Amino acid sequence: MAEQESGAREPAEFGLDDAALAAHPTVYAADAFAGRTVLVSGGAGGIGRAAAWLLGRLGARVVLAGRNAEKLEGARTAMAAHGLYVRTAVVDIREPESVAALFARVAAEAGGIDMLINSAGGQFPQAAIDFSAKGWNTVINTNLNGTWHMMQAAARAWRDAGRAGSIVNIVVVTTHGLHGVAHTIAARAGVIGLSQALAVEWAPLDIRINCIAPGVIETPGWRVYDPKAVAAYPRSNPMMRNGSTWEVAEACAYLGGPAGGFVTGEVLHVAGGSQLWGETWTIEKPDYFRV
Ligand SMILES: CCCCC/C=C/C(=O)SCCNC(=O)CCNC(=O)[C@H](O)C(C)(C)COP(=O)(O)OP(=O)(O)OC[C@H]1O[C@@H](n2cnc3c(N)ncnc32)[C@H](O)[C@@H]1OP(=O)(O)O
Ligand SMILES: NC(=O)C1=CN([C@@H]2O[C@H](COP(=O)(O)OP(=O)(O)OC[C@H]3O[C@@H](n4cnc5c(N)ncnc54)[C@H](OP(=O)(O)O)[C@@H]3O)[C@@H](O)[C@H]2O)C=CC1
Repeated sequence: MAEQESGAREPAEFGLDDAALAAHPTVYAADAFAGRTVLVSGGAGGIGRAAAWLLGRLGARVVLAGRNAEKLEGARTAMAAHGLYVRTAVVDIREPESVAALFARVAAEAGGIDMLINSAGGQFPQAAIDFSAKGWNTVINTNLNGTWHMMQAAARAWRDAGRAGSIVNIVVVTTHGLHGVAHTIAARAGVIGLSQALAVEWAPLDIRINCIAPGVIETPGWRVYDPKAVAAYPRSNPMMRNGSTWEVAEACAYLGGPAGGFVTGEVLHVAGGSQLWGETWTIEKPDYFRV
């Protein structure tokens, strides 16, 4: 990987590219997702894209959703070139009408879905005391409301079709050591609570709901963080390294697929132990905390 003069990596190079995702070894059987259809929001981003590649390679029909049609088409083309079944759909998860249109289209064109991975999301680093009302609302709306719209639309489709389903929500570590993104921690704590409530409420519908809390995972999403903050990420967990999108993708396959059939209402940290030890500063660390 090329380095900038400062030692920080070029943002465009964060994470595994399509060639790596096409070839990465997997622990799963080649047909582990045969006959299943999976919708991945944020499917052209870092984690969503890796999950889409993995599940596609394991035999799933994959639908990638996001706001940017060009990014989606780039991901689709790369996966289709490897013989994977991939469709794309533009959606803004913050808009219930947009989400409803997405699910109507997926029902018509792909015959509905079996699994939903909510990987669309994000935030900007800022001291909470400086949050504007609009900035706060944007992050809450994207990560809490948007995820809810997707979950409710999926559940309604499964209920109406009498079909079982499984949801994996990608959140963040909410309980320890992540600083400068209080808005997203609030939103994701909401998603975790929501997921636990719905794991019970929607169990009679045969719907399982779990969350994955990634730690520092190299993706293009890191472009919004200061290179100095990014350079410190490997020291933010006891394993002293960044994680890869593939490691989150394999966790998605476990929790959302047949291997996780008796798991619901769970939060799986794929974070190198950062939920227990270490600190991740996305803004400058205040002198107060320097020893
Ligand atoms: C590795 C550990 C670190 C932390 C753990 C999490 C890591 C990750 O999640 S990385 C991968 C996730 N990907 C991203 O975060 C993508 C980048 N983020 C965004 O695209 C935005 O932050 C977004 C999620 C808020 C979505 O933005 P969008 O809908 O496009 O909204 P705008 O950019 O128009 O912004 C709306 C509003 O929000 C405030 N705001 C946005 N950026 C900043 C900023 N850098 N500083 C302060 N405030 C910001 C602001 O109020 C914006 O309105 P305007 O001022 O009118 O533009
Ligand atoms: N990378 C990391 O270190 C960590 C990531 N996470 C979380 O994991 C998830 C995936 O992150 P990652 O892959 O790294 O980030 P990326 O920025 O690479 O991907 C996120 C994707 O979400 C999509 N998205 C954002 N807002 C919307 C919206 N309103 N409607 C539809 N799609 C939207 C974007 O697609 P488009 O631009 O096309 O809209 C983008 O491709 C996020 O929730 C992130 O916060 C959590 C902890 C750590």
